[in-house]
Amino acid sequence: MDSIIVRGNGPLSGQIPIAGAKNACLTLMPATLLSEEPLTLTNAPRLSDIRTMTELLQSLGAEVTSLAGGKVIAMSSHDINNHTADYDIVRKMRASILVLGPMLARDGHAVVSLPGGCAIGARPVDLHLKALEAMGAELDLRDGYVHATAKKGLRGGTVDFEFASVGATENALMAATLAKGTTVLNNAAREPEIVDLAKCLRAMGAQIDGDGTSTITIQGVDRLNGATHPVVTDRIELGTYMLAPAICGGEVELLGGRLDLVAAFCEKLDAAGVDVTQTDTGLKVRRRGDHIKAVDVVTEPFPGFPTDLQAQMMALLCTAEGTSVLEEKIFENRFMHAPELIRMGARIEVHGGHAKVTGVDRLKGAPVMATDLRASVSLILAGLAAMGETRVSRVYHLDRGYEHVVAKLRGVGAQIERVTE
Ligand SMILES: CC(=O)N[C@H]1[C@@H](OP(=O)(O)OP(=O)(O)OC[C@H]2O[C@@H](n3ccc(=O)[nH]c3=O)[C@H](O)[C@@H]2O)O[C@H](CO)[C@@H](O)[C@@H]1O
Ligand SMILES: C=C(OP(=O)(O)O)C(=O)O
Repeated sequence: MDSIIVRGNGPLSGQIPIAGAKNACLTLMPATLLSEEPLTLTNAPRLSDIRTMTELLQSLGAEVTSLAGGKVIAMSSHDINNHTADYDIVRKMRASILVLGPMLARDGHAVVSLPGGCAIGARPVDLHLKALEAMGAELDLRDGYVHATAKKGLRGGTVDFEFASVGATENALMAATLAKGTTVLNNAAREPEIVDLAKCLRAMGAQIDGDGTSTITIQGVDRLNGATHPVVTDRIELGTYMLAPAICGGEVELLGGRLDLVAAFCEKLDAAGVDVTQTDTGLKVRRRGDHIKAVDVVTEPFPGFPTDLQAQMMALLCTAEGTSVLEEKIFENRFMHAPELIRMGARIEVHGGHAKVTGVDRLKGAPVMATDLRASVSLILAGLAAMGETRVSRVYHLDRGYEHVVAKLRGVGAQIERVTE
C-alpha cells in the first residue's frame, strides 16, 4: 500500500494547474444515460472515482472511452442493456446513486443498490427517492436495492427539498429533463457543479431555468441529443492548493482558479491574513505576514464555506495565532482528521459538531493515517507546516479526488514523495 512522505517546507512559488471538478464530472457522466447520442466531456480529472463511474456506466451497457490521457471522456448510451447498478460497484462510491434518475427517466425502470453509510456520516438517499416519487416513480426497497419504476414515464411535479442536497438536486434535475410537463425544484442546491450540470443538459436540448438559485424549473422534453461539454474547474482542489502558500509562505498561482467559485473561502483566508488576487490565468495567493490569524468557520451549502474544505482549513488554523472554532453543519462525523492532527502536535478539542483549534508555534512530523479524501489532503498540508517528516498512509482515499498531487506540489517547491511499502 502506498504512503506519502512530506517534509516541512519553506516558501513555495510557481503555478499549479487545477483540474476539472470531480463532483461535476461524477454527475455529468450519468447524464449520458439520458440520450442515445454521444456525450463527450473535456477537462475531465484523472481520478479513481472517475474510473469507478466508468466501470458502473459500462456495466449498464454504455460505451465509455477515455481519450487524451483521461482528460476527455467520450460516452455513448445508445444500447443500455442492463438496468441494475450492482452493489459491488455502488459500495465503492456513493455518487453511483446518480444513475438512478437518468435510467428511470429514459427507460421507466431502474434498480440501484443503496449506497450505505460512509466514514463522514450516514448519508441516506431519502431526498433523492422522495424527489423521484414526486415525479411519479414507484419505489420498492428490497434486498438492499431501490427498485424504481415509472411505467408511463415520469411526469413533472413539485419537489420541496427539506435540505438543499447536492446529489438529490442532481438526480431530480436529470430525471426531470425527460419527464412529461414541468418540474419545479424548491430549496434546490446552488453549487457550481449543479450549474455545470444544467449547462451540459441545456447543450443536450433540455429546458432548464433557475440553476444557481434555490428554485429550478425544468420543462420536460421528449428526447435529448448529444453534446460536448467542458467540466467546470474543481473549486475544492483549487481551495486545497490555495492553502499551500498560506501554510508555507511564498506566492503560488492556481491556474484556472476563479474567485466566484471560492468566495466564502476567500473571505476566511482574508480574515486569516492571506491575500488572493484574480489574474488573467487564475488566482494568486500569498500570506500577508509571517503568521496566520485565528478565524471561525461554519460549513454551509453553497455559497457558504464548503464542508469539503473544512479539514484543509483546520490544518491551516493549527498554527494560527489564537483560537479558532470550526463548526461542521453538513456531515455529522467529519472531524476524523483531528486526532491525526493532534498526533502532529496540534491542540484541538472536538465536541459534537464543533472543533476548537488553538494554534501552536509549529507542528511536528508524525506517521498519520488518512481516513477519507479531504482528511488525507489536510494531513499533507499539515505536513508542509510541520518540523521533520510526516508519513501519510492509506492514500488510496487521496486518489479519489486529487490527480498528480505529488507532481503538483513538487512543482511549487514542496518536499513530497509517494512510496510503495
Ligand atoms: C459526489 C459529490 O458531489 N459529493 C459532494 C456532495 O455529496 P452529496 O450529494 O452526498 O451531499 P448532500 O448535499 O446530498 O448531503 C448533505 C447532507 O444531507 C444529507 N442527506 C443527503 C441526501 C439525502 O437524501 N438525505 C440526507 O439526509 C447528507 O447525509 C448530508 O448530511 O455534496 C456534499 C456537500 O457539499 C459534498 O461534501 C460532497 O463532496
Ligand atoms: C465527500 C466527498 O465526496 P463523495 O461525496 O464522493 O464521498 C468529497 O469530495 O469530499
